[in-house]
Amino acid sequence: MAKKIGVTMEVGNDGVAVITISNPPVNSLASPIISGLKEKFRDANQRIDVKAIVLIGNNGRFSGGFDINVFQQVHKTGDLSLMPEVSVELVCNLMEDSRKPLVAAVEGLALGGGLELAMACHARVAAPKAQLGLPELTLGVIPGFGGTQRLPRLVGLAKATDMILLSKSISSEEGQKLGLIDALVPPGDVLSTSRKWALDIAEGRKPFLRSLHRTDKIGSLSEARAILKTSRQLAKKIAPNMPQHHACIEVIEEGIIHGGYSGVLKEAEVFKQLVLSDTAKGLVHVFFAQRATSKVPNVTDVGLKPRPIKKVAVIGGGLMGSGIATALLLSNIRVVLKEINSEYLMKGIKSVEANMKGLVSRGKLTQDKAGKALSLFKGVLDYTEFKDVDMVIEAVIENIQLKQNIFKEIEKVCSPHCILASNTSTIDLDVIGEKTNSKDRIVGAHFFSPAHLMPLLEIVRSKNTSAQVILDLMAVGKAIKKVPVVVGNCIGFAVNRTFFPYSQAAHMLANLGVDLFRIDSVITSFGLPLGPFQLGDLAGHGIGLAVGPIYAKVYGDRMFRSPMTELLLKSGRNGKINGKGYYIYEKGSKPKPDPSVLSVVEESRKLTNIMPGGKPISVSDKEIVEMILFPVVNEACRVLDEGVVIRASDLDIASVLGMSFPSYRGGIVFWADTVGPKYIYERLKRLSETYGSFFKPSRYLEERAMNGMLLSESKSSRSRL
Ligand SMILES: CCC[C@H](O)CC(=O)SCCNC(=O)CCNC(=O)[C@H](O)C(C)(C)COP(=O)([O-])OP(=O)([O-])OC[C@H]1O[C@@H](n2cnc3c(N)ncnc32)[C@H](O)[C@@H]1OP(=O)([O-])[O-]
Repeated sequence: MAKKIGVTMEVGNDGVAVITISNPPVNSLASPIISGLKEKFRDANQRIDVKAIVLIGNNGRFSGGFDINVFQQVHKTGDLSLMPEVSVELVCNLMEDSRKPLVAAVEGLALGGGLELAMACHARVAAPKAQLGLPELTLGVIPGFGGTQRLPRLVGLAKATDMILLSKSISSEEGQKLGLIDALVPPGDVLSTSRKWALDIAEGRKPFLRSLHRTDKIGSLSEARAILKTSRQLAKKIAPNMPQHHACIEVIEEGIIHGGYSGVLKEAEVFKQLVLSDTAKGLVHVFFAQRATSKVPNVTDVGLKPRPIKKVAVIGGGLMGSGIATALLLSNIRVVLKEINSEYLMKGIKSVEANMKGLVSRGKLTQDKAGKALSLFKGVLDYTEFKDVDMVIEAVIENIQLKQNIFKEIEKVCSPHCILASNTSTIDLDVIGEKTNSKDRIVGAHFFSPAHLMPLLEIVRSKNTSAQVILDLMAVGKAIKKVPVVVGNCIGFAVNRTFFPYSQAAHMLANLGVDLFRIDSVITSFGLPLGPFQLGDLAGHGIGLAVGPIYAKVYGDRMFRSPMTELLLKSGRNGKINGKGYYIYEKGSKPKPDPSVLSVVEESRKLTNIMPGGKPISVSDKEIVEMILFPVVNEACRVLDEGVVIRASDLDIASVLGMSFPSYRGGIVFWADTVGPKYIYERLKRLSETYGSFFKPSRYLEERAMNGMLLSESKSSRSRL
């Protein structure tokens, strides 16, 4: 059925014109909606039978804001004229300065431009639990329909800057306390109360308040300056590489000093500059890329429905198993945790409890909810409870034989519909399921540590996994608030495989004589939260040593073999786990670079003997970034070439959510396309001539560079999906 898009107006016998926005699913403010709103407001202002106006969104949602597709069109074309003139013509002139009172009837959500329209009304009536916020900064822009000016005037400067800079939405209940919402009424009464409120204003029983003209919540200039100073410090901390936070504070300040209207004009000017920034391009790409992951050909488009998953068994209560159990429990899924003996079981149970406690102490969970979640939890030592579970997630150590035996056993004890998932990060799923007759039910559920906090879930399908099983796991992933990305079966799957050259490149650089702490600092300045050596410390060097040979078996032609990890372990440094790695870890203080580790590095340099003429190489920061991240791009090319991901943007999301690649750079492939495949190819080619096959450009990269194509452009690949 075609979507009904448009704006309607109905004038009741009471003289109230109800203007309704319809653009499913979120009533985004697309061009036809904006022009429809202009037309209806003009009409309502002119008609003598209209005394007052109510603005509402169809189907229980006020509006999700300006149509983000338009940003994407602007990015593709560079044509700013695609952005309609809204902020002055519609919002100030036709709405806020209208002589007829205007009330917003808010249900469901009012986000971005949606909330901005509501704030231009003369009052707001809302249903409970409506979501209100200005999330524009997450898209690399600032609010552009006057939100930077009206929100501070309605909720106060400190709260407004907090909401805008952190893109934090609030509920209508909180909105009422703050003065953003004038009345909170049951959903069925929102429209009738809004009509009445609008008439009350028209007839002088309620005040006619224009948000932009208000000053009562702004405070004195010196108070405002103090708040903005704190905001600038916050912006520096949370968004050091992004322009929109600082720009937004400037725009707010303009309104404080020169008045709201001046602020609105500056807002429009700054918006236009930001919308074309690389940051906005990257973040808008990430917005759509994330949503695209839920579209999986032959899975989500063939009329299947996800089956309910109410009870899950997790095998193994270590770091991963307890994290996975925590994530499931928090979404009200019953969990049975199985271990091999009571000592390990108690450890697993304690870890789950500690995870809950951690969330409570950080204010992310109430004690009551933690208690409820734990009431759904049971530890077991045998398979009795497995007969009625809907899914098993195996999370034991990476040992092929052990996993094969477990899958053989669970196939016998679980019902024939039960999903059999493995949290392996490296082992081939086909090998894991080799000894079973249930290959269609076997799937990879690769969580990232800590599993109850990290947002990515890689769903690995083998050539036998059924579409129904993939769909079920996608639904579980969403239910436990993860972003599921469906990938194909290969060593390391999409994320770990793409990023295995990350630490190897760092080791090569260190062996070439570059200071390892400088490498970490350059990479964190680029935007990754942890440099390669910090990441190694966090994961534990024992793990690095264990998975190395698995990768070497299949990707050995392009690996740099560094003795550094082994030497590090020999010197008693396993990373954060034992308080000592490249850095020193002490409770309550930040990790400190450990100068004594340099003797380990020296020993490694002697053994590899790769410094040209025995002297350290000299490299710029830019060269460090390229030598570390271009090999990652190169491996991403192979992942794309082999069809391990459905689309390039899936790898972008996986890199952002699994490796914390900076979202404002759009993900690994998007970033590489921004840098240019030809440039990357040429740099890698030159590096491979100097330093060997580790840097050798892949066939896919070479083809794209030669043909002037982007890495993300689709091709008919040999898909594994
Ligand atoms: C000059 C301009 C000034 C102005 O200040 C700028 C803005 O307002 S910037 C905007 C500020 N606003 C925001 O940043 C809000 C962004 N949106 C959200 O945060 C969530 O989508 C929302 C909470 C609304 C619903 O969550 P949920 O229920 O989990 O649902 P879902 O997330 O799966 O989305 C369902 C479908 O709706 C689509 N779509 C959604 N919003 C928009 C949009 N604005 N536009 C276009 N499309 C949008 C989305 O792509 C998806 O499409 P598909 O084809 O089905 O994949």
